[in-house]
Amino acid sequence: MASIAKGKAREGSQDATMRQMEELNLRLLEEFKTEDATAQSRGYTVTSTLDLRTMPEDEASYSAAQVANIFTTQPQGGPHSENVECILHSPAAKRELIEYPNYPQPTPRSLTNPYILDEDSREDGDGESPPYEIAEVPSKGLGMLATRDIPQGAFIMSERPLMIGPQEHHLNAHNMVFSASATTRQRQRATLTEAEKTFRVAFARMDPENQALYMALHNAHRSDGSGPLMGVMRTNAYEVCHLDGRLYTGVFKDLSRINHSPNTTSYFDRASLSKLLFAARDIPAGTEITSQYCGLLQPRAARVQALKAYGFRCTCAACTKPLESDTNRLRISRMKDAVPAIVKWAGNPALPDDLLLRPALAMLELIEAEGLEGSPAHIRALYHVVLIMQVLAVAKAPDARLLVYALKWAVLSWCRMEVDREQQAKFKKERESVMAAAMVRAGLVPDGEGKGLGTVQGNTE
Ligand SMILES: C[S@@+](CC[C@H](N)C(=O)[O-])C[C@H]1O[C@@H](n2cnc3c(N)ncnc32)[C@H](O)[C@@H]1O
Repeated sequence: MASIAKGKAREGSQDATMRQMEELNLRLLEEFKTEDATAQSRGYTVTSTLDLRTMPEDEASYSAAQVANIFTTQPQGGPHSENVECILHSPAAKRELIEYPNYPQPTPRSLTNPYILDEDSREDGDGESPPYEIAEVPSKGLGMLATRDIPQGAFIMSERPLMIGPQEHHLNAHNMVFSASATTRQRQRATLTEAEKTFRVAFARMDPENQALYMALHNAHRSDGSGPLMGVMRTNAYEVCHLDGRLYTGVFKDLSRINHSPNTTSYFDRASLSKLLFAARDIPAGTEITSQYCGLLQPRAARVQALKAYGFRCTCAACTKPLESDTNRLRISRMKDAVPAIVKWAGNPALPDDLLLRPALAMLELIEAEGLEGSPAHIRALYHVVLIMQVLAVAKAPDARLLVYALKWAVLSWCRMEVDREQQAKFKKERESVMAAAMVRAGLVPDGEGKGLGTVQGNTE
């Protein structure tokens, strides 16, 4: 009896929520109609009203009606403050989101990197307070500061977005017809203004506490036609995942306070719908925790262009000494997958022992000197060094540095383990072929396999 009563109460509260949503939608539709009537004074006409249906009950009629967006709060149930308001572009996107294996998992509160050997500094998993605070940072506004020493590879925090939506240029805006005289600038501004309506629908559905957190975020787009909600999205969104072929981005309460210039690495965990942040290098207590807003291997001019959207000029070492840094980063961006060369070299004892090690170490040092620890290039360079040293350990004598590099590689790869599952399987196969070739170099198996392996370039770039 009790469970039937509970079930009825739940249905009753779901009905009430649906009624509330419908009332909200009607109110928004009235507001939009009034605004649409004035669009002509801004150089365009709105030809259809935003569709505000929220649930794909009948998917066939959705595609037939060319529904612009689906609004949904995820995961269903759980504390409101942990809900993510989602703007999805198709029923298939919603299905992909909620049918992900093991979805929805709770947001991880602590994770222990098993490869960090120093017990004292493995306090990433103590479950007490997070190792950071949000505080003022000179000339950057708010930022994230380490409240205790965070070792390389340690988990810092994870967080669900307040809101996610298709990347800006993937947003289905209203159907708009521009007057012939409308300028490109007018068109751009109008498109941004119209896109705000989509955000207003999603925002109206949010928990009031989350609404306040969203509105408190920095907005660097106050005068380009973006409405306040779109402006916050454009200033603070991180890429989160792909759904039904489109890239989605999300805005976060704390992660969106992180300033640019990276000492972290992160990934979005689909099962818990949260982004996980890890230290890419040791971060001493009191220093800033940072992340990258743009591709760091591109030259400074391209980075400056990308950062314009955030309204600041980066003053990091690479941006202030671009000549040297641009050359270094170009070299790093050209680094090849050296595994085939390592296999050939290992299987051919006639080739010098130091043929690949020196250039591989030089590449690793260059990446670290550029401050790109934790990047895919860094992990790959570490991997090359470890493989080469492992071959030498089998064929000649172990190098004392092998353990250091192998641990560093394991510590940093672990931070990406969940996203790089396929990569892990590939690594396993590659290690097996490198070790088989190392046996040839060590003279433990006949040399035949070393022949015909082709020439090996004396570098790993
Ligand atoms: C995502 S928000 C980061 C948090 C922001 N500082 C705040 O107060 O909420 C992006 C904004 O932070 C500032 N910012 C981020 N990185 C910066 C940096 N390296 N130097 C100066 N300002 C930066 C810029 O104003 C930028 O538009």
